[in-house]
Amino acid sequence: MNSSDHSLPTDFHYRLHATDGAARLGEVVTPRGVVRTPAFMPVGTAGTVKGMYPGQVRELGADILLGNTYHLMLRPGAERVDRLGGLHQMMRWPHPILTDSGGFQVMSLAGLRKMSEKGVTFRSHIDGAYHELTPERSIEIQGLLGADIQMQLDECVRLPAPKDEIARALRLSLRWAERSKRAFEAQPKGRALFGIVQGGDDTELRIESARGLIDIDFPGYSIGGLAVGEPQDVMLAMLEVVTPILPAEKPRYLMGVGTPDDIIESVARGVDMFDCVMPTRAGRHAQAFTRFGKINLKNARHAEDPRPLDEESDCPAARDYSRAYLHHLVRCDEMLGSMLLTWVNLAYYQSLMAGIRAAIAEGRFDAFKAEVKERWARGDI
Ligand SMILES: Cc1ccc(CCc2c3nc[nH]c3cc3c(=O)[nH]c(N)nc23)cc1
Repeated sequence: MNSSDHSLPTDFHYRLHATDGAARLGEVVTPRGVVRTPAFMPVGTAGTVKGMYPGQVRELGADILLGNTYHLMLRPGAERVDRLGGLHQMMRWPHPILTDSGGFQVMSLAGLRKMSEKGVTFRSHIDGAYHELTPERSIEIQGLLGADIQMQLDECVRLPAPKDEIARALRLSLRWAERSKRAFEAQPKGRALFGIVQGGDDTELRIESARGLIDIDFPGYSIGGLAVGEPQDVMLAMLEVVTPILPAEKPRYLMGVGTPDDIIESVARGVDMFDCVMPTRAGRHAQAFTRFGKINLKNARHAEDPRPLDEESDCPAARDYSRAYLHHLVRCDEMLGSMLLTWVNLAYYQSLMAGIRAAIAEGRFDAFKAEVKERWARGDI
């Protein structure tokens, strides 16, 4: 998009349209387009939402995709993506893209990791080559990819963890937040850098982390260090500590969350943006998310069931294909099986978000939440 195009604003900002309890209806405005919140952001790890065409993802209602700094820096390489015109151009997704800083993926995927004040060095899980990720290099990579919303480099501690370990990691992450923000100043206007709240499952450490980030000041705040194995009630308790402290006029992004139930409960506690590999990964593992709950199509009970997953769905994959056919495809490990179920799952997640946004707009979020949870509980799928 060239700067003379005045159709879109050049600066990043959040607009709060309505609240219903702690639930918020809003928009994140970026130079590449508007993200309606609460938003679910499909994960496009290696520059693709696996099994989906970008136009298809857009049609489902996704306003923004996630790209993965760790994967893309290893292959095809950030400088190569830049030479190819950036991630939007390369993957034909002209709408907003958010990238993570890569540290989380290093800790979960790379070999021989060494963490220091400077950053993290590691060996690629692809070819064993050595790489270094510092706050400065992570921002440089995200800039080369062309991400509209970028993340600071942080250290996420798996839970449960000792309090002193959680404290050390959050304080390192605050120092990296400063360095990330300084490095980010070199980037074109209109892009946004989010700070990431850490602090594990400890109330006072969560407060320390949130206050430290607010002092540095960011256009948006991610809530990290969750969805790392803790029970849902611990995650929700940490949201109740953190969201009231974060500025109301800026977006909150809960990283890595989650199931439909996680999402609806987190919206109820003031979260605006979500990402999760769940719908795409489950689709490749024969799992279908529907408004009746989850169905595993590998199960023999579907072998001759002529019904579609959901005849009222406006998603062709959920409405026009029999469970028997989907069962057959997954049993034969046919590509179309993964493609159709990924389509079903992303369609469901986006329809859930659209339902949440409409309910907040009409002041009936609590009733909507009860309805949706009751429908899942009833099952009979
Ligand atoms: C492409 C892409 C995939 C995944 C993510 C989020 C990955 C992710 C978490 N996922 C679950 N829990 C998570 C916590 C953190 C965290 O504390 N910090 C960061 N930087 N990322 C997290 C971002 C982008």
